[in-house]
This record gives sequence, structure tokens and C-alpha cells, in this order.
Amino acid sequence: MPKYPNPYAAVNDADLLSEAFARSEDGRDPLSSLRAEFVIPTKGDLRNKQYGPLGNQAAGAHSEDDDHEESVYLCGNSLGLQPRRTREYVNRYLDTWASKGVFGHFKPLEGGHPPWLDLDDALKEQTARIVGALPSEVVVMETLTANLHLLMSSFYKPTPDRYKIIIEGKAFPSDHYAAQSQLAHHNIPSSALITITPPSADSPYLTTEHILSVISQHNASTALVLLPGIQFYSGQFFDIELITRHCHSLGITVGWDLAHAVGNVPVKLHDWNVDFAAWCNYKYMNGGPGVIGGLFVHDNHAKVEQTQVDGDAKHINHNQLVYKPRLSGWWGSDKSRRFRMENEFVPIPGASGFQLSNPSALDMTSVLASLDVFSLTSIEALRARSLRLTAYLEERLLRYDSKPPPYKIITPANPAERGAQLSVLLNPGLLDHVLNYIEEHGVVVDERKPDVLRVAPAPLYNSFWDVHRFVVIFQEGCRRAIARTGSKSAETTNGAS
Ligand SMILES: Cc1ncc(COP(=O)(O)O)c(C=O)c1O
Ligand SMILES: Nc1ccccc1C(=O)C[C@H](N)C(=O)O
Repeated sequence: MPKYPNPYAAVNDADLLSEAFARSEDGRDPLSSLRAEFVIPTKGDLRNKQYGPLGNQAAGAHSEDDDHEESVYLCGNSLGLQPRRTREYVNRYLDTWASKGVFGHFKPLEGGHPPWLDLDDALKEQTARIVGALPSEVVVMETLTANLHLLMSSFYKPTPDRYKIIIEGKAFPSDHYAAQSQLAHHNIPSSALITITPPSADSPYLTTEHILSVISQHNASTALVLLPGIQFYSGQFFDIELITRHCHSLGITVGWDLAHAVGNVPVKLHDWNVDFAAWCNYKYMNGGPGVIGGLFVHDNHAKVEQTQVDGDAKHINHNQLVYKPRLSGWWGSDKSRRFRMENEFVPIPGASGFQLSNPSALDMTSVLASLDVFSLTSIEALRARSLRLTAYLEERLLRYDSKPPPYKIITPANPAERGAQLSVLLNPGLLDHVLNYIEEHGVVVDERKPDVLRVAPAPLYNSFWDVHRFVVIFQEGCRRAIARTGSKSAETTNGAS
């Protein structure tokens, strides 16, 4: 009996491997209709000779029908696809700018969209639902790495006793650089950056026990733990609640990078008492490349301010508020006084007070479009679909026509420890051949050299049919790659999964 039974394990090969099976799974899931909310590039779009990313293919190499077929886009963990309504919303924004100019900041817009000045408030409720927060605890602002720095400027307060930052050894480089440069910014030696590395060199998996033990080991000297909700390379979903609780029990502040978690898995940042978190809106959130990101600050950190305000409302000097110190800008200051030019910073209570600049209304509009798609369902319903889609992908990958397969899945087998993404480690020497083949056949996934493909069926727009087509093309790519490289080792090295 496998430790984590896959719901598709009992289905026989004849059914499971058929296109009809995938189509029927799509047919019985009401959320399948959300795919129509997105623009799915066709294979022909991707092969376009002049501009297509796969434009090196010989002319006429594929039939017209094949060119017109939707591509197999399983790369929402890097860049989510475009919601159809984004173009409509952005066009409306352009029209407003063209016809109203500066009045667009203040006047309600056609289609019920708020004036640009209020777009930040308009995005709070939907964002809060997605990350399990109160609206006051979230704000859409800046970009991920910039937000991590802004948050660390408030939450990383090294003292002679507590000064270390703990991250994971394979942290996304930007997070590593951010933590490293925070140390340098405070004149603290780089040896104070503690990295949690997997106990075994063969696997990127970090057990929760191991994470907790490294934190405990450094507890007296650690000021901050900064971890990803979902690890970008392995796809591992960490136990945010337990790790946060552990850090707090040791007096350590903890922040989470939710780049790969937001819009992918349900999180409960408020209930789990997370101190702070930041994310981008361009992966599973589908806001567009490099679009404005978001952050969370727990309301616990605003309580001090409330007490002071309530305590002596008449004699408040807002500059003196015992409030999280932060690097400030005018957009974080009280809206009603923003245009008085008084040079008195009065932080908006909660996360909004961390804003710096006038945010791009174009970006906010794009995020609004994507949030409106999320509002057609719930993150819990999406998760239920995602669990099925990823389980189906896993079961299909495990069924290869010879045993063992020339690849293994390095993402945890436990569904509770992963989101949509499965990372597939190919036997040495196969990756380039396989990638060439699958790209030629209209598959978009992400490669991490030297040997990993990351495959992410996004529950909002990917279908069982996508997964079916991916596996058929991928496994054929593997067979051809093995035939071409003729490498015996390629057939056996990684096959022990
Ligand atoms: C985990 C993680 N952190 C940080 C980044 C960098 O984000 P940005 O370039 O938006 O700052 C990314 C993605 O690019 C990421 O996946
Ligand atoms: N922003 C990008 C721009 C170009 C190429 C990739 C990205 C990514 O976001 C990579 C992502 N963080 C990842 O884990 O794949």
C-alpha cells in the first residue's frame, strides 16, 4: 500500500492512458469552464517564424490543424496566462486616461471601476481572500524583492545577541541576495546568513523536523527566518503554520515568500499568525509579466498603534507613534491628508501604510482583472481541482512503458506537501533532447539545468486534456532522446522512484 494513495492508481491502463478518460474528467468538473476566461496560445502562435519563441522550426513541419490547436501550456509557475478580461479592463483604463487625463484619479470610471486613487483599496478584499488575511493586512504594491526589502527594513532589527537570518540553502537567488544584502546593510558579516540544506544530497526535500531543528540550533542568535511557502525548484509546500509557531515560541520573527504559493494553494496567513509575507502577481495570479506584487503584515503588528491612538486621541504626534518603523513614502500616509503637503507622515493602519509611491494604475487594473477571475470561484475549490489534476499528472508519469522510467519526480509524493507543480528529474543527458522535442510539439514547461523540468498544471485554466497531451508528448520525447543518445545510463540512473 503506497504511503500516499493516488486516486487514479486504481484505474487500468486502457482507461487511464486514453484521451477519452482525460476528456471525461474535464467534462465532470464544473471548474473546467474557467479555461474560457483565458487566452491560450495556439501551437501556431508559439511557432510563428518571426516572433514565436519556437520559431526555429522548419516551415510546413506541422499541419494547419496542429498549428491551430491550443498549446500545452504548463508554465503558470513562471508566468500565468492572460485572462481575457485583462484586455477589456486595460482598454478601459487607456480610454479613461485618453479622455479624462488627471481626472481619472478622482472620478469613478465606466464599468464600475473605482477611480485610480482608490484602486489599492479596491483590490484588498479579493487579495485577502486568496491569502487568508483580513483586508487591512494586505496591500497590492511594488514588486516581490522590493517588498521583501521593505518588510525586512521593518522586521529585521538585529541586536548584538540576535542578528542571524535563516533561509533555505536553495532559496531563489533574489531572496538569497535580499537576505545577504540586509546583513551587509547592517554591517553584519555574511556568516550570519544561515542556510537550511537538505540532510541528503540526493534529494531537495527538507523535512519539517529538519527545518525546526536548524531554527532551534540557532535560536538564541536568530532575528529572522525567511522561507518560501512553496519552493520554486522542488515544488515542496512547507508547513507554514507549524514553522511559524515554532519560530514564535523561540521569539523569532518569520516572513514568507509566497511567489509560488499565492493563487496555487490555500494559506491562512492571519490564523497562522504569520508576521509578514510578500508575493508576485504574475505566476498563478495571472496579472502579467513583472506586474505589481503584494504583501501581508499581520494586524498584531498594528495593535500598538491602535492603543496609542485610542489612549490619547487629542494629543497624538503621529511621527512619534510606536508603530512598526518602516521606510515610508506618501502613498502610505493617511489618504485624507495626502494632498495637504504637510510633511507629517500618518501611516494608514495596517499593510497599506507600507506603500511608498503612487502605484501604476495600469498594473492595478491588470491585477483587478485577474482577481475578478479568481472571484468566480474560491481558492478551496481550486485546490480541490488542483489536487486531482496533479495526482493525474503524477499517475500518468509513473506509468511509462518500460520500468524504471528515465526520470523521477522530486516533488514530495504527499499531496499536502505540494501545490500544482511537479518537478521531474531526467536521467543525465536527456534534458535538451526532450525539451527540443516537446517544444516542437507545442508544450511549454520550464527547465532548470542540468536535468529538471518543472510541470505545473494551473487549476484555473489547465485541463486534464492538457496533462494527457503533455505526458504523451513528453514520454515520446524521452523514448526518442534515449534512442538518440543511446545511453544505457540514461535509462537507469534516476529510475528508482
Ligand atoms: C521564490 C521567488 N522569489 C523571488 C522572485 C523574484 O521576484 P521579482 O523579480 O518579482 O522580485 C521569484 C521569481 O522571479 C521567485 O520565484
Ligand atoms: N520573472 C521572471 C522573468 C523571466 C523569467 C522567469 C521569471 C520568473 O519569475 C521565474 C520564476 N521565479 C520561477 O521560479 O520560475
